[in-house]
Amino acid sequence: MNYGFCENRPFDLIAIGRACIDLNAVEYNRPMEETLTFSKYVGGSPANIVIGASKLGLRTGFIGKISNDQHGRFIEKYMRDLGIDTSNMVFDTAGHKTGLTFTEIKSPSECSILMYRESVADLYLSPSEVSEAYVQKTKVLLVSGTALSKSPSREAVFQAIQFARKNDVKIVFELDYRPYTWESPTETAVYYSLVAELSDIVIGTRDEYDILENTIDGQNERTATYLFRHRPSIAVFKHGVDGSYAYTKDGDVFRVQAYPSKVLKTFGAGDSYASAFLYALVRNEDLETALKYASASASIVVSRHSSSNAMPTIEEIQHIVSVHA
Ligand SMILES: Nc1ncnc2c1ncn2[C@@H]1O[C@H](COP(=O)(O)OP(=O)(O)OP(=O)(O)O)[C@@H](O)[C@H]1O
Ligand SMILES: O=C(O)C[C@@H](O)[C@H](O)C(=O)CO
Repeated sequence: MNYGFCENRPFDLIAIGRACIDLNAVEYNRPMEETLTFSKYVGGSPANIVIGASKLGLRTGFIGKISNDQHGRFIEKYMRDLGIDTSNMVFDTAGHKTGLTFTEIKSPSECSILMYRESVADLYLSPSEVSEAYVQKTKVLLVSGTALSKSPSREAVFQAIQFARKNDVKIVFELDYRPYTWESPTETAVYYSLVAELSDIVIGTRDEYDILENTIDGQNERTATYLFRHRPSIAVFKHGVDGSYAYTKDGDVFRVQAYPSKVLKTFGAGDSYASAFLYALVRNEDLETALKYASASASIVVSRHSSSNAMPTIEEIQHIVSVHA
């Protein structure tokens, strides 16, 4: 399958957005009020996605702003040690801090997150810190929706999108909706629809597409019809444990079920899904295979403690796909 990625680029995937810290409850199956111990991991949806993609063998890079302190240095080193290019991750010079996400695991199906994102460094990335020379080195630019929630990060993302469009870089928009730091759902819908219309591929949960469309009862079919009037050629709709769908501008629809898993917690599913989906696309696998890789990857991460460290290898993914073929 040929998705039109430019060959001869030094990177397969560069993401723009947040690289943060996850603090995952070590004592789980209880409310966070009763949790005393948390394990530290690199987190932030776009960081998790490049970590997953890098583990699968893609050549990756990251554009973002991190705090100039122990947390920022921990994040940068962790990502660099995995082979992710961190040359365009800038350290904040104004004292802004790293975003923190505490996770609560009450039961395998009752999980939630609590984000501390007041004045976080990632939202202070400015357009002048996005380099055209860097963006043009990749096949795919992954844009995280949360990076649109505040200026100047919002303008930095639009700058990256403009550079991507100018240099034939495919834009993948991961809706990644987190209510924290957005002013209102109407504001989110304005920016989500603007960016979706400029992207080549859009990935989100049904709920996130409802945010994009500012509706409460959206239908995949109708959303896909709207998107295909604009730039996107593929729209992916995730429905949690009920599986996922990919619609194409050519009129095809693919559905893949979630793979059975010994679930520990549900967060991290979406990020591992996106990393394996993009891996398959960059390797020119067909869309059905991409959905299978994505679902298999998510089924592995929901059985493990973290979102980033837990990302699987390609052998682990292919094993699950072949066992359920
Ligand atoms: N309980 C589960 N068991 C196995 N696979 C799952 C489970 N939950 C989700 N998945 C897989 O992960 C994919 C993405 O999950 P989901 O639709 O919940 O996305 P998300 O909301 O972006 O995830 P996250 O909770 O990480 O934000 C699903 O399409 C499915 O393949
Ligand atoms: O995206 C975030 O900022 C938090 C994630 O790192 C966290 O692991 C999660 O919620 C994944 O879905």
